Amino acid sequence: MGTVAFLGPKGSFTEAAARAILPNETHKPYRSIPDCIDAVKENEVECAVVPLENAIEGSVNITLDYLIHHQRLEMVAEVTAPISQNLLVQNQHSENWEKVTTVYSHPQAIAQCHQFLRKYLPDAKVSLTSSTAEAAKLVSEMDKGISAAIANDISAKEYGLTIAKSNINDYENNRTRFIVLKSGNFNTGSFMRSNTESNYKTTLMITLPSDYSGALHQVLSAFAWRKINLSKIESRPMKTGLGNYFFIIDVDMKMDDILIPGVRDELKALGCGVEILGSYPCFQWEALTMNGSVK
Ligand SMILES: O=C(O)C(=O)C[C@]1(C(=O)O)C=C[C@@H](O)C=C1
Repeated sequence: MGTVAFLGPKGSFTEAAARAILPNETHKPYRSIPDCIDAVKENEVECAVVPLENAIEGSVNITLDYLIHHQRLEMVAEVTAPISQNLLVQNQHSENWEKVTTVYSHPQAIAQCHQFLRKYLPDAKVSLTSSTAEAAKLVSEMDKGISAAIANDISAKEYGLTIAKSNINDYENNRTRFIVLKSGNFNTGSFMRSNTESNYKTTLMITLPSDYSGALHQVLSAFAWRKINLSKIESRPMKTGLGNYFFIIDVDMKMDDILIPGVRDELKALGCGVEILGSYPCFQWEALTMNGSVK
């Protein structure tokens, strides 16, 4: 048994993901994604579950940046969950939610509902919170004005709010990828069950040699001629100056003894920096929970 840090407070999407992938551990809320990561590094918990990427809004930059620039932890599993956002208000405002003056939520959730907000609440002020559940908690504690939170139905129950409008994300098929991070000897056996090697990803961080024309092309060709499928490539600033970027590349295979080491050696010979951030099984929420979406 271990303790799992998650982006809290209780009721967040991240908590639901953490409970789905690590059902038998103890779950502990933290205020921010960096706090979850630090908790692992400082051995307060054995691992952390944090959001990494959303189908509508893209990467959760704070997760990637904190992992790369501050605390390197190993990625040991991922779970992809359907996300349904709702507009939550205090019960007495459920009939006049269109008079809401402030909408609270996490920036990723606000971004997933931009069109909804433009159309139905164009004059409402948007106020950012550390998570969707934090927004719901805040709104439940307000004693003046009419405010709303964008959050899931678990938060509605947890904080005694009413769902004024359900499923308000601008696009269907809204899903978020959550990643499990660990350091040290935490035994990840509990979620390794029944996962085939084809449901694996390996995430690499690659830096290019400076002023080397065609470098990215050569990086990609090291994967291409080995017929390694990439499921994501993303550049993020190195934070050392304009124009300096590193690349995060996800490949659809488990770390092996030949192909990925071959890529690594070929790229190193070109002068690239290569680090493997993890090689991990990938789970779908539906398979873990036999359940519908987190609304
Ligand atoms: O877990 C939560 O409730 C969060 O607020 C985080 C987060 C995210 O950063 O992606 C999680 C899932 C949703 O995509 C929206 C927000």
